[in-house]
Amino acid sequence: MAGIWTESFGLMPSFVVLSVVTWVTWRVWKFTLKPMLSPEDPKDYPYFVPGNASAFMKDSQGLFQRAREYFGNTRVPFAVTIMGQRIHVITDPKDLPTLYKSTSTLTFDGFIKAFFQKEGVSPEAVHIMFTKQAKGQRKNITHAGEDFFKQQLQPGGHLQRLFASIQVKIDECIKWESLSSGTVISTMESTKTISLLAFCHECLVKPVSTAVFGNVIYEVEPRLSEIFRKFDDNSWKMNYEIPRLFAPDVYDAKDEIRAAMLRYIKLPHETRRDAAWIVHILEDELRGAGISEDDMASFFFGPFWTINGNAYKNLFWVLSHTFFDPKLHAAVREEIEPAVAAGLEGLDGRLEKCPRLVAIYEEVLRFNTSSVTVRDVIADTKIGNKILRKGAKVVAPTRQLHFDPAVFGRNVDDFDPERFLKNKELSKSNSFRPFGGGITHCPGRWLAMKEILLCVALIISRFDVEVAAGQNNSGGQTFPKVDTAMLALGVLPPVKGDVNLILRRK
Ligand code: HEM
Repeated sequence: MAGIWTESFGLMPSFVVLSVVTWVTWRVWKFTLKPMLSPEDPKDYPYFVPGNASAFMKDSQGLFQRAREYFGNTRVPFAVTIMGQRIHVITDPKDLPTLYKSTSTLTFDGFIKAFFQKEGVSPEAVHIMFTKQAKGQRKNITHAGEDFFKQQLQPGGHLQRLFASIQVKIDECIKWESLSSGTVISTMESTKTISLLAFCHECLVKPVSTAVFGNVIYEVEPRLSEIFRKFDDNSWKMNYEIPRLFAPDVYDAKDEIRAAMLRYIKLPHETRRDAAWIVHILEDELRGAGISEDDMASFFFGPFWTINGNAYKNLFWVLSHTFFDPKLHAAVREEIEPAVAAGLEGLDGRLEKCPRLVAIYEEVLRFNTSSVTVRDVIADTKIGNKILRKGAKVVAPTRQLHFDPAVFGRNVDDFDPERFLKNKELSKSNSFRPFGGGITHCPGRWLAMKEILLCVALIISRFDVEVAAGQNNSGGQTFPKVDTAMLALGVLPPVKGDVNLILRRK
């Protein structure tokens, strides 16, 4: 026994030396010699085994920023390895047009397939959706589905009809009598103290979901908003593929929404007549291709999440920034007064011409979103003077663009409600990409703006609002911090926090 110990410890120093030599050789080869031999390959951000996983999990944006700065902030494409996967990172706005246009070599299909599977769509149904041609189209059902979303949500298509329905529902929600027990924390004689996050959720999720899926969706599941909130608060766990055992909240909520979708899809068609055009056309295509109702329910979970996941958080930030700044609040109230006085009909068109309000909305999109365009490289693709190699992934994390002082000014780390007001060109800049771009450019961007501006105008014009007292040193509430740690696909939530407001009926 003693002999084994002595022999083992005797071997230890040579084992350690061998490991160190191997590691140093690997590092010198990977991060010094190889880049010199293949200068067209994006350089790798140095990492220790197993490769940036914990840095990415803790703060994905911080990792991209450190890597960008490591390469001298030249914004030349570089690569980070995360959990064994080499990922090319694009941070130069000049490279975005090539990224968006190279559709034959950079594809989004892998991401969608993985997303469908996460939703619970069976592999057979995924196969059909990628191989069967949509009726009267030259595209498969998945790609035709993306076109249907554009037709539904773009101006000139079916957008105005959908928005008209959403507008009536939002109008009903933003009334003194409609404030629900989920939103109201306490009631006094003439005031109500509310949770702003819950209120924003209430103003948008049910109105938009019923306008898209029809009123019956809340009859099959009256708790749909509540379940969705539970899902959305924890959805990062699903994005990071944390197993169900450690994240039952998100998977249980997803299953409940899926079950509601199944009950919905099984209802006779007549009960769902008030659903939007997109739901009918998608259902028609899926049924026509022989997709089962189970798979259809899983599939419809996706659009339900996309139409609801971002807008209420954007509304939360617009209102928080406005109400924490009394001068800004007064200026917005004054600006929107003539538009509101003209009545609900045509209000959205008038609000879109309120420059201060629009500038706040845009600054929230800059400051509070973390969109990432993701593609798989299926053939070598030249971007700038680098070649992205087949088999890798490429991402364009827009927060790396939104905080560029060369474009947005030296105060990029501050929320400046007048930034987009002072410089009208910023919203057209390639460095401002809250909705991504290319084939996946968010088709809901027009609707998002309409519904958010409408909610802001109705809330400000119908209630006197003040921020409730809080517990910071001066007895006020501390402004909520944006949660930048997790990789998100849109608007970031506040770090475990909320804003309490006191509403008074006007
Ligand atoms: C402020 C609110 C919103 C933000 C910041 C936002 C952002 C985004 C982003 C970043 C993407 C992915 C882009 C990419 O991969 O390049 C996306 C996709 C999408 N968004 Fe939005 N979105 C918002 C609101 C909406 C709304 C209200 C709807 C619909 C009613 C919507 C519908 C969609 C759809 C259907 C897609 C998928 C497009 C595709 O993969 O082809 N979005 N959105």
